[in-house]
Amino acid sequence: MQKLNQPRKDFLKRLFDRKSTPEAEMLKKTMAIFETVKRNGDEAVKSYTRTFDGVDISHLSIPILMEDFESRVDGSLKEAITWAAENIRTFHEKQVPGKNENYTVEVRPGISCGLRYQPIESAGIYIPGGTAPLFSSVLMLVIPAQLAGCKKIVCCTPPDKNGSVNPVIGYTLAYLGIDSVFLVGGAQAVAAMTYGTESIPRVDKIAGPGNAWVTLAKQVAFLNGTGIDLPAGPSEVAILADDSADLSFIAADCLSQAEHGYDSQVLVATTSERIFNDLIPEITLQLNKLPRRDMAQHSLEKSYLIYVPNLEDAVNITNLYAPEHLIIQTRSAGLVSEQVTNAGSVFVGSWTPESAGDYASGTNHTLPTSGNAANTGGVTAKTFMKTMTTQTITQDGLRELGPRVVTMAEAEELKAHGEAVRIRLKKLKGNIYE
Ligand SMILES: NC(=O)c1ccc[n+]([C@@H]2O[C@H](COP(=O)([O-])OP(=O)(O)OC[C@H]3O[C@@H](n4cnc5c(N)ncnc54)[C@H](O)[C@@H]3O)[C@@H](O)[C@H]2O)c1
Ligand SMILES: N[C@H](CO)Cc1c[nH]c[nH+]1
Ligand SMILES: [Zn+2]
Repeated sequence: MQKLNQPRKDFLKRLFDRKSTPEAEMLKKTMAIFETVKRNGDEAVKSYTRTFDGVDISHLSIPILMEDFESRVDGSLKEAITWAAENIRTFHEKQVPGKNENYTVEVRPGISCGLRYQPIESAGIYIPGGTAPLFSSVLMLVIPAQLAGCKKIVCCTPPDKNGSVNPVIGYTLAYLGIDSVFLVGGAQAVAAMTYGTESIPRVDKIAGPGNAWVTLAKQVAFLNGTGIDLPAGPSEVAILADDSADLSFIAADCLSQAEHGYDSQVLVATTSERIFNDLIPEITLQLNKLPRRDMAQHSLEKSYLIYVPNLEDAVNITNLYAPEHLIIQTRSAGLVSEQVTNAGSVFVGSWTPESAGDYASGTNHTLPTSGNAANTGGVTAKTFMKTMTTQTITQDGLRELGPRVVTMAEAEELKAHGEAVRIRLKKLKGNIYE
């Protein structure tokens, strides 16, 4: 972890600039994967799966039947999944726009404008599974897509070492009533859902978290005409701590995200000299007990521990960083949280670990990374919906609106736009153009 004592704001601005363009080489490889999947369909997908996941897949799709998974998942885990699913449903249900959020307003007599929400017809869901089988992502994506009313939900996840679906991912899919899954991960999964292959359907929008490959691939999918949720890449956590914070809690929270992969990132902004001096030894102590310590260690090497003398500066730092997750371990954490402007999800107070939101509190864990919390939030039920506007104009309405549109169209030097109005005005009695 890099220690910074009262760093200058312009220095931090440069340090935190994580939205840089992707590495040219990675982009080139991702585009090549897209081209090959577009050309060779299933064969390309299977071949990339052999290369990147080290397994041979004969059938890309496998049926999801509860009887195949039920006995393979522990009772306590099933109970936890049900409990978490209920919380996630309760929280996300509120996001589904009610009929009253569809509206029509008569903006002028005879000119009515409306807006209504519609579900995305087909949603593609990516469930990460390269280094850990994230069955919690099934809950975080399928529940909002179902609540939104998507007719078709296509799920992709990398195969496990036996060329099958991880049993807990299978169970969670079955629990939510999903009847099949495609065993494909990485950029090839995203490409397959973008173009469609013999087995894998093309979808309208792709959602779900993933590593840097998946995240870049979703951006390439967008260039190819498929909707995406948001850049939800390698995990990050920022922690705001004053001298009331518990050192061991902070260390554990740092490690909980650092263990996700080699490219996770952690930032701690503190007003406490004790934490500034003692956090790294505490992290080292806890790190050594973790099975994924290599990954966590690697991520921590690219992480920051920053000391500033007052909380206002600490909040400014995390707002500048715009983390995926922000944990506030200070006195009056609720009040401090009101000063936060940029964060995917905020965890308020010492008893609110970030892991709670990863699994079970109810909020979504698919959240913006790489500074994108400055421009978007995470997945909600609305991610799987779109708005559509309508307008209805009466003859009287057109008499009022028409001449103004003609004036504006001519000022933009777009004569045909004006003509489409003028031709109607000519037919209306008492019209100034008659
Ligand atoms: N931001 C969020 O909302 C959020 C939520 C959950 C997880 N995550 C992140 O998801 C990620 C999960 O990563 P993962 O790797 O375990 O699983 P993953 O499913 O995201 O990626 C695995 C796939 O990546 C591809 N891949 C790996 N190395 C490659 C290479 N060199 N070239 C081309 N393709 C390659 C393979 O096809 C593999 O199937 C982590 O980084 C985690 O932090 C983010
Ligand atoms: N922390 C991840 C989001 O960055 C979500 C997750 C799933 N499982 C464990 N954690
Ligand atoms: Zn996590």
